Amino acid sequence: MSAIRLDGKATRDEIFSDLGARVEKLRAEGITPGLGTVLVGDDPGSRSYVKGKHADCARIGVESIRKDLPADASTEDLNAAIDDLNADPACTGYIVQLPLPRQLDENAALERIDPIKDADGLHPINLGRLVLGKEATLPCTPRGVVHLLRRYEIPIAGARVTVIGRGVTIGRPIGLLLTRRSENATVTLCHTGTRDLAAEVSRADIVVAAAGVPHLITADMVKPGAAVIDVGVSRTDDGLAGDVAPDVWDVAGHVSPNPGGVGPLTRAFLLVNVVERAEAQLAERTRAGTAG
Ligand SMILES: Nc1nc2c(c(=O)[nH]1)N[C@@H](CN(C=O)c1ccc(C(=O)N[C@@H](CCC(=O)O)C(=O)O)cc1)CN2
Repeated sequence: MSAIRLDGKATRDEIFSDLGARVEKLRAEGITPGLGTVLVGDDPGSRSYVKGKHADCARIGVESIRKDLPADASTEDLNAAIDDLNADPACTGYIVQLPLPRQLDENAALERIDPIKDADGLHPINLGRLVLGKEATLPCTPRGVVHLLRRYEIPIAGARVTVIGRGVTIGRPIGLLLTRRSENATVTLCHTGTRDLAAEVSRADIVVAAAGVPHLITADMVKPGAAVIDVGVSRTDDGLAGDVAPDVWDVAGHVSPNPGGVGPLTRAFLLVNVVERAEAQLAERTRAGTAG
């Protein structure tokens, strides 16, 4: 058996064709969405992701604002970049690219972002609103995973989902999305303290692997027919390696490859978030105009 490939690039292209039209509409109303990025240091992965995000902006007509800081940037340097973007009217949404170098406090940086401009959905207010079931900007990778499952009509309601990894960008928030009433999945979150990872994975209808350990998930762990979403990525001497071993394709029903799966959707949903923020601005302006 060979699994059905969940094509992140084709799905991203569908999202972008709709988004381009929404950007045109906003521009016609005098609002140009603008994405800001703060990148600290020379990590090759982070550099390539940020470059890709700005290439996406050019593709759909979103303005780009870059703040690139050296690897030895201080907290004051980072705070100044964040404060600039908070104050810049051309920036309707922005992100601080993670991970940050060790001398910088990621949580403090995320908390300093104006929650209205938080394009990543990682500000404590937005994560808190998600916990409370209120409308919020949603984290990009979890949003991409849910979209990919829906796009390929993989049943989510009632499904047993095993997530591997407890990071702030994927592992923790994805459980919050998948356990909303609108998704209704049952989620188990595994991490380095999990006693029997194979047993947890083998129970799952959907596996979301976000550990960053090359080929951690192997065919013998996976329930036949399960959907396996490979989110973790490692840069090895042989190139990029996902968390999912190649033999999983022989057992699973669906697999999202890595690269070419969730990564392009992470970028797509970043721009969806930026456009949604700009649309909210327009709605607010219209409301204020009508009220006045
Ligand atoms: N502030 C944030 N930092 C990080 C996030 C995030 O959502 N917000 N997620 C990851 C990295 N990431 C986004 O920034 C990201 C990861 C992967 C891709 C992607 O398009 N991958 C391609 C392969 C690209 C390559 O060849 O290097 C793919 O999977 O096909 C985009 C963005 C950590 N940091």
